[in-house]
Amino acid sequence: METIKSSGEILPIPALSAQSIDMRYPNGTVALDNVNLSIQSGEFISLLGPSGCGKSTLLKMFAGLESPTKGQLNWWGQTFDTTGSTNGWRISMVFQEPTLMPWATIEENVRLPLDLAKIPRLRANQLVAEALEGVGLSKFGKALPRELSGGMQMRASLARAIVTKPDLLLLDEPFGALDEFTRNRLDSDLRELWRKNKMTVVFVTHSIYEAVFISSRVVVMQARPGKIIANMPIEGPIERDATYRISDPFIQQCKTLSELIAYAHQTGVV
Ligand SMILES: Nc1ncnc2c1ncn2[C@@H]1O[C@H](COP(=O)(O)OP(=O)(O)OP(=O)(O)O)[C@@H](O)[C@H]1O
Repeated sequence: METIKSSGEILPIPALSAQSIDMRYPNGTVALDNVNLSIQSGEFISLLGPSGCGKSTLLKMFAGLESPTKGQLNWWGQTFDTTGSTNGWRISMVFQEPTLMPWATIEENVRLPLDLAKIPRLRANQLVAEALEGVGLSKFGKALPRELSGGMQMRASLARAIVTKPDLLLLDEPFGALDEFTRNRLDSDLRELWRKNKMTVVFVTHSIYEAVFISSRVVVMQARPGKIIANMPIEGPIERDATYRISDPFIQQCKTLSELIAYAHQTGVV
């Protein structure tokens, strides 16, 4: 999808665009102040910043769960329709907790969004099998959530999010509660899923290392009021493995982001 400017230049319509967004909660907290952000289809964006800078608020707006008090949000150039439904695009969200139904098997958990959408059982089962394979859980479809480790439960939660083949995948610190080794594995696997499925991803994190490893661009935010202070495209190979984590570009970009985060801490009261 594209738009033609008066200059004749052809620009792709962004997957997401936030124009002059303010968010003031009823208690008076200004969570976001004049946020402008444009995300192209196929980008992997991380929102990085200190606690309280409005990352989750912005993510919830991208999911259509919150509305700004001022400004305009568009998904592929459109707004949600008057019934609050999307205009055909699919959005999935993953939270910090896996939020699986404890009484249902992993397969049943992953199939839930398809059952809600009344997808015929045969097709749904194919999609569930594909999603479980994508996250490396093919052998665990019949298990109950409590039989899996925290990392595997998060994989199941990811499978449930990708089973609908979303255009936009939103993740709010999904791996924050996991140990570092598991987190690194999941970062690699999520990046692979993004690369293969050609989704647009917005990922909230507190971790500079995670943001540089996983993203194509990092958006740095500052708190009180929450605003964007930097946009940093990430340099690195499209396929990233452990060698990228010890490469010079990785280390340099972590250093630059550390300086920006130190600045965000100095200027925002957190
Ligand atoms: N429902 C709400 N009502 C009032 N204030 C809220 C609400 N939700 C968030 N806030 C406030 O808005 C600001 C931004 O919160 P938000 O959760 O978006 O930040 P965050 O960057 O995601 O923080 P964290 O990294 O700690 O999760 C904070 O000051 C928070 O206390």
